[in-house]
Amino acid sequence: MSDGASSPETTTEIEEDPHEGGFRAHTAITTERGGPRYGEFSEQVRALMDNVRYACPPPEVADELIEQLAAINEKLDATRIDEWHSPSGTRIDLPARGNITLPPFEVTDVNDDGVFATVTFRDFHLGGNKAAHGGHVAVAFDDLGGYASAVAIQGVCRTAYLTVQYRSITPLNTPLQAHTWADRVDGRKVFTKGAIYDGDRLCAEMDALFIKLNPGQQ
Ligand SMILES: CCCCCCCCCCCCCCCC(=O)SCCNC(=O)CCNC(=O)[C@H](O)C(C)(C)COP(=O)(O)OP(=O)(O)OC[C@H]1O[C@@H](n2cnc3c(N)ncnc32)[C@H](O)[C@@H]1OP(=O)(O)O
Repeated sequence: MSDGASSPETTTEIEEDPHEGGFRAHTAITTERGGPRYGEFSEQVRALMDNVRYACPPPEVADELIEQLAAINEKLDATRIDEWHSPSGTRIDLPARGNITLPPFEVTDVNDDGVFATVTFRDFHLGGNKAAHGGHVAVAFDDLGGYASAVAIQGVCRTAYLTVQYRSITPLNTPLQAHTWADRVDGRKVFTKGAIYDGDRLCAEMDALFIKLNPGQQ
């Protein structure tokens, strides 16, 4: 039963198809988990997050919303499964692979020059004065940099360090061009770079080290 807070103890563990180590197994790339309307479901959640960021509900509306949100959370709580089988993060047909904790991006190309994507920071990602929060910019770089590293070294990686140079304002609700690429590979180490542009204007740059996980490594 839920009180509206997350309750991991109620998460259902699915036994078959065990993962190995800290990241997902190869079976984690899907277009079907969560069903045909999982994208619409995710978009409604994103719209909720955007609205909440700017909402100032009067008390009577807050009363109503609390009741409705509690009912929604109770319903969602009953559908929780373990992280290895959740659709979130696996649905390559959806923005940010269906992971609503990431700024939504669409990968437009993956080739020898790295990963190219369009990323849109939304109202939820507000830092101030219509600009994206720097932490959310780093989140986008972490995932897209991890992707470029994984492609370069043919294996899942963890971030050892990631620095961001914020060169100019990163606007909200604007499709931005992101590019991440492996600059150098040295054993398990992938030195990875990235940039986000608003048209010709450089918004931010990334300099990161990703390390390929050893088999079974957490
Ligand atoms: C078709 C569709 C495909 C779809 C495709 C989907 C792709 C989907 C992509 C998802 C992408 C998600 C990407 C998220 C990635 C995270 O967000 S991961 C979460 C954040 N990171 C962490 O929590 C990491 C915490 N740290 C650790 O676990 C460990 O320190 C590490 C990073 C795994 C390294 O530990 P380790 O494996 O024991 O390695 P260790 O021997 O210490 O170091 C190895 C080498 O790296 C060096 N090194 C280690 N750390 C550092 C450091 N901070 N600075 C400098 N050097 C370092 C060492 O000096 C050593 O160098 P050498 O002696 O070999 O020259």
